[in-house]
Amino acid sequence: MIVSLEQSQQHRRDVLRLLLWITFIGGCLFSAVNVIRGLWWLAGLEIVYGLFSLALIRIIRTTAHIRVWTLAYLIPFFSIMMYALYIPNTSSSTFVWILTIPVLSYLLLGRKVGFWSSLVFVVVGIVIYHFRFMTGDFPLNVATTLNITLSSIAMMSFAHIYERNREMNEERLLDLAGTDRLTGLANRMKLVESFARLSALASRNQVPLAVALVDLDFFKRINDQYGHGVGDETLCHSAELLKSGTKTTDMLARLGGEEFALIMLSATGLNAVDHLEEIRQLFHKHPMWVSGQKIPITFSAGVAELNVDGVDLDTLLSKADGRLYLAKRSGRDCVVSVDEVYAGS
Ligand SMILES: Nc1nc2c(ncn2[C@@H]2O[C@H](COP(=O)(O)OP(=O)(O)OP(=O)(O)O)[C@@H](O)[C@H]2O)c(=O)[nH]1
Repeated sequence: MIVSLEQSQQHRRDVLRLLLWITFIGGCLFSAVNVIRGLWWLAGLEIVYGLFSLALIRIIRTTAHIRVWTLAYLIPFFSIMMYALYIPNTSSSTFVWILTIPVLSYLLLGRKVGFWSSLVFVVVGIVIYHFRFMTGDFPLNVATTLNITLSSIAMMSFAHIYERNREMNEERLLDLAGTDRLTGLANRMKLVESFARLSALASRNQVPLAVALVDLDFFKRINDQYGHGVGDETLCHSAELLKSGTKTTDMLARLGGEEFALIMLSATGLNAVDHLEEIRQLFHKHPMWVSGQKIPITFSAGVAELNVDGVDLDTLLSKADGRLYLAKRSGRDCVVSVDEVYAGS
């Protein structure tokens, strides 16, 4: 089964879902308290926002636009905090909520948007707080200002560092998950991701796209005769040759064993055959050398074309595999497209 490498936004959905429940429950509770205190506008805002959060819990489960909905939730959420801090009769302890802004912004919006969202709302929160509550005499008022400013900067910095490290680790893990450890080429999962991107690009620009399966010939013999270590070296050597014959717009991956796949953008099946022929010649020119002994390496390949042989990767690989089998049966060291054999010398 082919598994996609696409990184999910699952952790953001989880944080947002929890936050929405807290907002719904908190909205109902605060609204009741503020009705008793006669703060009708704030009570109304809180209950409407609580109900909005309840509706969002259903939406975020399935939406593909999680970031848009997150912004639609967070901006009013932070604005209500500012309003609660601004209006008379609310407690100075409301400021505690301002400290949640950096954490929520970074967790839900990522580093860049999180930074700007934190900066804007925290600064506005501190300014409002300053005018409403910092009425003590000097130097007490300065100490209070320092307290809330430094605690806000600390929260923002921690959130920033956490999110930066999380993003870097995520990138590193995705990179590792998409890389074949022996050859350093992309692996099957990365191939799936790239196919989705390249086939969409091909459709948008109305250009052809070809997929090739390349399989080294008699590789087992190399393993048996020279050992697994030389087998591994042969795989790396072949990967380098394939890479050097591949355009930057193409995508080369090792599927496993001695099998490689190549996605060629702007190539028909016939273009792909020509291209693979060039690579095949490259293999002839550059055999492996082990302790002064020459080990010739050849490959067989099968080619399939997008929209001619199929529209999804599974179908194209299966078509290419059928043709690869034909190439093997036709004596190896050749390329097959459209069920015809292009034999080499
Ligand atoms: N050294 C090494 N060998 C591997 C690796 N993965 C798979 N193999 C070996 O690759 C060999 C593949 O053998 P076969 O499937 O018979 O293929 P072949 O000998 O190339 O024969 P044809 O494909 O029919 O030309 C097996 O001996 C596997 O053990 C690897 O990562 N390193």
